[in-house]
Amino acid sequence: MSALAHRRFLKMHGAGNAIVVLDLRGSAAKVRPEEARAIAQDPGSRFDQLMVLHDPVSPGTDAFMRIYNTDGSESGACGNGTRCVAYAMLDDPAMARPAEGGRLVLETAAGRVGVRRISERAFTVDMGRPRLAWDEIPLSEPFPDTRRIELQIGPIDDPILHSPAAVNMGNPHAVFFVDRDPASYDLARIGPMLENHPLFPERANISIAQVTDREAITVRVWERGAGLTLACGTAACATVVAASRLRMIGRQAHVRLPGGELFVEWRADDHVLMTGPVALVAEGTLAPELFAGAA
Ligand SMILES: N[C@@H](CCC[C@H](N)C(=O)O)C(=O)O
Repeated sequence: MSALAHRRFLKMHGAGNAIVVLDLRGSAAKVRPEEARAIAQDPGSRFDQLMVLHDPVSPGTDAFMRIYNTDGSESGACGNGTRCVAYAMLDDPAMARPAEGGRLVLETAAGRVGVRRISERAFTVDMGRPRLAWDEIPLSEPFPDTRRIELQIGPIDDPILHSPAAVNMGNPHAVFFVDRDPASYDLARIGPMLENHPLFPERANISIAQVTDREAITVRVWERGAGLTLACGTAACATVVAASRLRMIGRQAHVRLPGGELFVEWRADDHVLMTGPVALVAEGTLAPELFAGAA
């Protein structure tokens, strides 16, 4: 039987991004890709990202997080999921520990993120520094300037989308700035082509963004490994960094996504702070039958 059978989980969302939080602290259990896919496919535990808590690895951190997409792949960062994890670690009767207080330091394969509660159901996450060099994103060929890289889709003389900015926020992002509503693009069709473009050796999260004024951006996201989602925190951060580098905005903006709004600030010390809501939807238990085909 899978070590995940009968485990309790929280079903949550962060600005519409569907998140499942699973606490494996205190055990050696790990989620295998096929188990993550099985959890994603069940309507009761469907997610965009599965946030799995493990015992802390580095001194000064409260937990180690592994982040799974619906296709079973892993990511180094998930902004919306991190807020949900903070809620679970601070408020959930079974997951919260008395010593945790109002701030947390969480670690992923991509580094540390600090989380601070700002109200009952809202948190600010310090997502760390963006990485902007072509080989840090990573891209498969050198681009001295990642503010606009050479990439387009559609007819060569009339491309549908072209010249995205590339940013790594613990995971790779390409952001296409456009002049009309991002909802008018068929991102469900375009997204998979761009996510898997040979320019992105680790694939990429794809955003279409319209700067509507100096402090507001409307964004739609095709997520690597998860497809169309209602919100993506790291995409919001990548978009603000990219728009700021292109002098379209200052260093902060409200990012409007189909599922809700996030506020992102790229501070002078290079750290990107993302603030947004969390919502608890339900709690559940992973049925052993879920994993019958995932052996
Ligand atoms: N929804 C997340 C980002 C999820 C990870 C992404 N799909 C990847 O593979 O990098 C967020 O809120 O940041």
